[in-house]
Amino acid sequence: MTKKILIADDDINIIASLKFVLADEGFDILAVTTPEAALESIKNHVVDLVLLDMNFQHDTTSGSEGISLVSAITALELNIPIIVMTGWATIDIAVEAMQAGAKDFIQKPWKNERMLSAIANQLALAQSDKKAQRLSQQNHLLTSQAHPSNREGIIAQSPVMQNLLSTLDDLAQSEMSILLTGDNGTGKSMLASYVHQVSNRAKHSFVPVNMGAIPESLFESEMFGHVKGAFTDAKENRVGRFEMAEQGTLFLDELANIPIAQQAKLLRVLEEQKFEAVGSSKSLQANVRIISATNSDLLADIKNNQFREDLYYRLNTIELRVPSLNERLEDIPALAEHFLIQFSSKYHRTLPQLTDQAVLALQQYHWPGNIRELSHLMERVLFTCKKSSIDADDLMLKVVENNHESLDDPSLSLEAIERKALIKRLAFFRGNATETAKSLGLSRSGYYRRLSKYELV
Ligand SMILES: Nc1ncnc2c1ncn2[C@@H]1O[C@H](COP(=O)(O)OP(=O)(O)OP(=O)(O)O)[C@@H](O)[C@H]1O
Repeated sequence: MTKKILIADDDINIIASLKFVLADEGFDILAVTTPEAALESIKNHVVDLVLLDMNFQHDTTSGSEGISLVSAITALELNIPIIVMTGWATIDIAVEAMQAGAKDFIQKPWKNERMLSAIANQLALAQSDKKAQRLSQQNHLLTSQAHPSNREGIIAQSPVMQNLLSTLDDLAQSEMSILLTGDNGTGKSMLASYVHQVSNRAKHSFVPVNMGAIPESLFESEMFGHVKGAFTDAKENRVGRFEMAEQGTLFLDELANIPIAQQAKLLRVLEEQKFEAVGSSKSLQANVRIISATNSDLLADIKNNQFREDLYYRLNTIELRVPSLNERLEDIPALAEHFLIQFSSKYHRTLPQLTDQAVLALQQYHWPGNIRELSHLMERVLFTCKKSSIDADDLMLKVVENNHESLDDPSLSLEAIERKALIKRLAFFRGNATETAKSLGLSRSGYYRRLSKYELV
């Protein structure tokens, strides 16, 4: 596309000779002779670059008119590169113009070659800035579509989730590496994104990487990028995840799946905060905040030599467990309703109501797939149940020997049995603390002591 250059100079002879050179290079030219007209043109046209004289008529040597105009154009935040020109080229004026927002400086009388190369450089830089900005905005949009950026989209009525969220709010303001543990589908990815979005890094990218999905041979290229020709398939330069997440947050999901040989490479980058793209010797800065997640028992993996202890300690400055759904029964009714609202709006269906029996059935189910499973169930039931209210039978929950009922498993310790009994009773009373404590013959403090002991709050 033809690039439009605005020339602002009070000397019409200069304008004429610039027009002559630039039109020959295929640029579209707009020319004005006053600072006011320059601002007006920028507001009314799509201008790609400004060539600006530093001295307009009244005050011909100080450059102050030019500097005011540079500041005024910069304040519009249109990211239009400005190249300033003056016949009174002093270092002071050049420095002042650059500080006010100009990108380059040319002395009159100019050499055409120098002028054209300055213009070409600034146009190329502006284009890549625009591209980077667009990508960052797209990333931001995708992240915020996939994950809520405030607590509104996060259902957390249970005390255990309320506590977790306020801890995350606090931690978000720090730079600490956070390790989120918990079963599949408990919301680890969503919470990682939430931390990013409420942190000081929110303006930059949140870059998730599923460590289980990267083939071992591509690990370095995927994480650190590669330069063209680094290996047979490297047909062009590639930016890695660390670079994409620069100044933002890198989310290492399924952490336990990093092959042991690659763990050392990751550790080195985290320690030195520097990395090199494959095939390049140039070190790049790694200013990223790391959040990782796993459903694996990393301490057991360390014992089995499948996970490096030093990497584990580097990543878990703080470790938080996201509770399974059957440990936060108070959240189930609100989550079920949240998904019903979401899917009925997505599929343009009338919003059905869950009966009390259906809610009870949901709270008694063991949810091996956690919130993801609940979301899938609500999506399915919207299509299979044609009534305005959803009853327990409509849910078609598979009655399996679940972890609430398998109390006679001979491998269970007394504590494990007590924990499961507590969860089962809580489900029966739909999360009502007073009734649960009373039915178990516990005082309120005894009840809460046990909840805390079994990490149920
Ligand atoms: N508290 C919540 N409120 C609303 N939606 C939630 C909540 N927690 C999780 N979800 C939704 O449940 C689904 C599963 O969550 P997510 O992918 O974050 O889980 P995960 O623990 O990262 O899973 P995995 O371990 O399988 O990667 C997502 O669609 C997420 O938006």
